Amino acid sequence: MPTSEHGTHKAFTELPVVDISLLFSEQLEDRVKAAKELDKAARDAGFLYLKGHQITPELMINLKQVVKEYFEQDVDSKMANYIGLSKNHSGYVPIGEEGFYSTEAKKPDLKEAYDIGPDSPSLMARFEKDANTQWPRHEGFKKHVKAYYDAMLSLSRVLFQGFALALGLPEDTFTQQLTVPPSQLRLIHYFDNPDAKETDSGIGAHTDYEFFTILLPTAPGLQVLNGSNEWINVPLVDDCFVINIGDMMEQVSNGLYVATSHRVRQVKEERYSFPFFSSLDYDTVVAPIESLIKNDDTSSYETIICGDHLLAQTIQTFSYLKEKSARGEIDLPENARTLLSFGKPEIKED
Ligand SMILES: O=C(O)CCC(=O)C(=O)O
Ligand SMILES: [Fe+2]
Repeated sequence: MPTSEHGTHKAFTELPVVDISLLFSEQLEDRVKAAKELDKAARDAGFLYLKGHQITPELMINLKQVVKEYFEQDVDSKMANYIGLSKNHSGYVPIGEEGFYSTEAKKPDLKEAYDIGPDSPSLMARFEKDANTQWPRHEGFKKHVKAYYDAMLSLSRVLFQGFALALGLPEDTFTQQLTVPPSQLRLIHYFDNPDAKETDSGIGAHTDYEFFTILLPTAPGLQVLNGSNEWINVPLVDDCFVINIGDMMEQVSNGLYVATSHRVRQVKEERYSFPFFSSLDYDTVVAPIESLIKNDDTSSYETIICGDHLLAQTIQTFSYLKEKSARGEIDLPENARTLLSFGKPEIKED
C-alpha cells in the first residue's frame, strides 16, 4: 500500500470550481482544456464543485420534491420496501442499518436512505441473476428518481472521458467498460435536529469506494479533510454538483488522485443529499494504469475486481447482509478487502 500519497493534497480552504462546458465540445482540444482543470482539482483536493454539467434544473427540483414526500411517510410504510427484502440491494435503509466501519459501539448515523441501482446485472448478480430494482408505490417516485439516475449515468460517462484525458489516456479508456455498471444512487435524509451540536455526526469520516461521486446536497453539513488534516466546510453553490475522487480512481491513477476523506455534521435544519457513486462494469479489473507507473515507483496497489470490491464493502456494512452472510446464504467475494483497507491517512475525528 502506498503511504505518502496524502501529502499530495493542498491545504485548501475552499473547494476548486471546475466548469466542464468544454467537455461537451466537438473539438478534442476544447475537451482537453476542460480535462486539465479537472486534473488540477483532482490532484490538489480530490474534491470540487462542478459547473457546466448540462443537467436540467427540473430533474433536480422533481427529485427533491418527490424524495421529500416519500420520507414524510411513517416508518412502517417505508419499511414495506426495506432493502433487506430486495434481491438487488435496493430499497429503504432505516436508521442504524449501516454499521459504518464496524464501529458498532458508536452511535448510529442519524439518517435514513433509499438506495437505487441498475436492474440487471446488479451489484448482487453473483447471487441473483434477474433481480430488478425495488420501487415504492409512492406516486412519481420511480419516474423522477429513475430519470435522475439515468441523467447521472450519462454525466458519469462524460466525466469518465474527462478523467481519462486528464490522466493523459485515450478518451475511451474507462468508458469501454461502462455498459451496465453497478453504480448506486443514494437518497439520504438527515433528520431535522434543533439540538444538533457541531460535533454530532450525520455520517462518519470515510472515503467513497467507487471511482468518483456526483453529489447533490440540499444544505450545508459536508466537511472535507484537506492536505493539512483540517476539516473544511463545503457550503452550497448554486447550479453546482460536488464531485469527489473515490478509492478506485486512486487505484487506477496509481495514487495521483487521492480519495479524499469526508464526513457530514448534523445541522439543525433538515437535510437531503443525493450521491451517485460512479463505477465501471462489475468485471472491470482495477489496477494502476501502466503508463502512470514510474520506474522508481514503490507503491503497490493490489488488483481488485470493481464489482467484487463494492460487493465486499457492502456486505460488511449492511446489517441484513451481515446476517445473510452469517447464515451462509451469501459469501464474500474472494480476496475481499476489509473496510478502510485502502492506504488512507488515519482519519481524524474530533
Ligand atoms: O450527505 C452528504 O453530503 C455526503 C454523503 C456521503 O458522503 C456518502 O453517502 O458517501
Ligand atoms: Fe461519501
